[in-house]
Amino acid sequence: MPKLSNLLNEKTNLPVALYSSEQVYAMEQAWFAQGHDSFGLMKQAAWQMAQQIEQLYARKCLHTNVSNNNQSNYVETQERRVSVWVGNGNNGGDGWLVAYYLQQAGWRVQVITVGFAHCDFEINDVTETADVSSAPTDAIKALKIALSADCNYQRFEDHLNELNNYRKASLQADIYIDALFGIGLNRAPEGIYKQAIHAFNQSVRQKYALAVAVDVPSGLVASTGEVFDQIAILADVTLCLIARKFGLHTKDGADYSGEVLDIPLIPYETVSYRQSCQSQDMNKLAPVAMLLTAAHSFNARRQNSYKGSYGHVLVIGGNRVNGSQGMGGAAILSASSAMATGTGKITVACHDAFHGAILTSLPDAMTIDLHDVEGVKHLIESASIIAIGMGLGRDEKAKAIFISYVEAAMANEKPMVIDADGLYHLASLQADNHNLISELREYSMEHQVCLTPHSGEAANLLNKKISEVERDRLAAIKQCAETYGGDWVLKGAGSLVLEQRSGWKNIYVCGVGNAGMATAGMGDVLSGVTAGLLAQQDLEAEMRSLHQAVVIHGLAGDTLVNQTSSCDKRTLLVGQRGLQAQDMPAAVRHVMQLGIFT
Ligand SMILES: NC(=O)C1=CN([C@@H]2O[C@H](COP(=O)(O)OP(=O)(O)OC[C@H]3O[C@@H](n4cnc5c(N)ncnc54)[C@H](OP(=O)(O)O)[C@@H]3O)[C@@H](O)[C@H]2O)[C@@H](O)CC1
Ligand SMILES: Nc1ncnc2c1ncn2[C@@H]1O[C@H](COP(=O)(O)OP(=O)(O)O)[C@@H](O)[C@H]1O
Repeated sequence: MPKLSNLLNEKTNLPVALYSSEQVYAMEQAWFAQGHDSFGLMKQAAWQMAQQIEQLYARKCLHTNVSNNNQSNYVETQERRVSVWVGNGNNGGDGWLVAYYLQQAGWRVQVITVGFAHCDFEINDVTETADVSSAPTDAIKALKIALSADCNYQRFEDHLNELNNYRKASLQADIYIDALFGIGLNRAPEGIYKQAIHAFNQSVRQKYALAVAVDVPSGLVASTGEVFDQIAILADVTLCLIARKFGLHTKDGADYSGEVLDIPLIPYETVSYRQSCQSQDMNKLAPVAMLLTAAHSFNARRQNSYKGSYGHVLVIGGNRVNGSQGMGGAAILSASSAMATGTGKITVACHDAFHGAILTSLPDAMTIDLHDVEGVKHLIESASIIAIGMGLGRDEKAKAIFISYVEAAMANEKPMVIDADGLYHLASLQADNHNLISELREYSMEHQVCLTPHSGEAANLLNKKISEVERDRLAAIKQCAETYGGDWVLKGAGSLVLEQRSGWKNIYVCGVGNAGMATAGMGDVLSGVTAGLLAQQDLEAEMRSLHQAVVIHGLAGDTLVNQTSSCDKRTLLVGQRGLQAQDMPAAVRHVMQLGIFT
């Protein structure tokens, strides 16, 4: 089934507020405390989702017709079939009501239940219940409404031993709706649930159908983006209820959620709603992060300027340690990416074995021997910023020069970007209880220090396992910032950015970038983009921020990958497979010129 991204056009350039599951529960509770009815909210949610599903179906058909070059009015003439998979929480309740509304609208509906006993389907009158303690839950009310309207249902369990029977009994649907688990998922789906998720995904694939998740794809943890054991619904579209969940956009989120469409329901962002809530409730409702899909536009340069107006980046890395591989490429990638952002001057302090290579690939750059300590320190005095660590090496000699250059940068009040082997040395200095760690933390309160680990480097810095960092990336980046001070990127799918010194006070999630960027050297490119932007004093604060650098880097990667859809067959294409870090500086330069910004 082709992705609908081109058709839905739901992306705006504004940052989107992201929330945890706990916050969404708190929003609901505050809403109910104001006298609003919880079942009313569920009905509204289901009604709006049914409307969205009608539109998704129409677009799916339009897409099918366009791609088949067929002018028929497919939407009007075909029977519309939907298979709704429900669990027994409120997410399942939403599913029952969506099934009901779609049936009312003329769809052929089949509900597949998971985790229900036969007796759960006995219908009593749900509308009048005097005894509040035995009142049916919203999910049961929803089930009973659907059954009263004769919605067809099958228990998934009844077909487990006889898959052929299941295939015969199950509807060949155009749309599969996942309402197994929403934000209430609190452990890995096992047994029957694991099998149901697998069967759902298989049915969608076999029938080229559209998979629509209610609120969150089942199996994805809405607050963290974690999927236990890779068992989750692979949705084409997620209809996100009430507020956008953080976990839809980081880690596994993007792979499982597909397009995310909002169904807001509660006016939690309005002043009147906030004023009517208890203040302690509202404090809890500040977004955990903001999703960024666009960069800030750059101001024009002054005509009366020269190279010195745009900063001097000193890249320190690219070492050759005895007995190990050379890493000159890291320094070249970082320097050429800094240059591509428009910085005025670059010097690369690297092992002298790589000076020839640097002059060949980047003749604009100046070079100095990495091990010429006095010479490099002298350059630190005049540079606008240092970017240190890319291919620096991990031996004791590299550690000693790292300490010496970071101390020199602090003595000269220079901003810094610390990446790769620089982060390795920081972790080791933290373990040694070295003074540099506390000095750097204090320094970072008044000066810009950007640290850019991926999960492996963050795990090393926090003395944790990578899996622990990955389980809760938000907690990990906060802990890095608390331990070491400074501004942080936790790289990966949906990179996180935390800028504690700035007035922005936000954690950002980068909503651009792609898996083609999972290749060696991409982090070096990011360090260069960051240093290059920071060096340009003519730019306003947000334009030369760490979050801006991360977005420019992601947009550059997307620009290369998106060539595939728009170019004709004679153009040399770059897609996700084979995308190289060395392709990036040209793409960074391209992105710097575009008018696609907020
Ligand atoms: N309240 C409202 O008005 C509105 C709510 N809305 C909807 O409610 C959804 C949240 O509903 P929810 O809180 O009932 O949680 P939900 O995701 O259905 O699952 C909880 C159930 O699953 C179970 N369970 C968990 N993990 C499991 C596992 N791995 N394997 C097996 N079982 C597992 C868990 O079991 P337990 O932990 O109790 O043993 C419990 O029974 C939300 O996403 C939105 O769709 C909207 O309609 C807007 C209005
Ligand atoms: N799947 C992905 N989606 C988005 N961005 C990615 C993805 N994989 C990698 N990247 C980005 O590419 C860069 C890779 O950096 P890193 O792992 O440090 O590479 P290296 O150390 O080889 O230079 C990071 O900025 C990261 O966020």
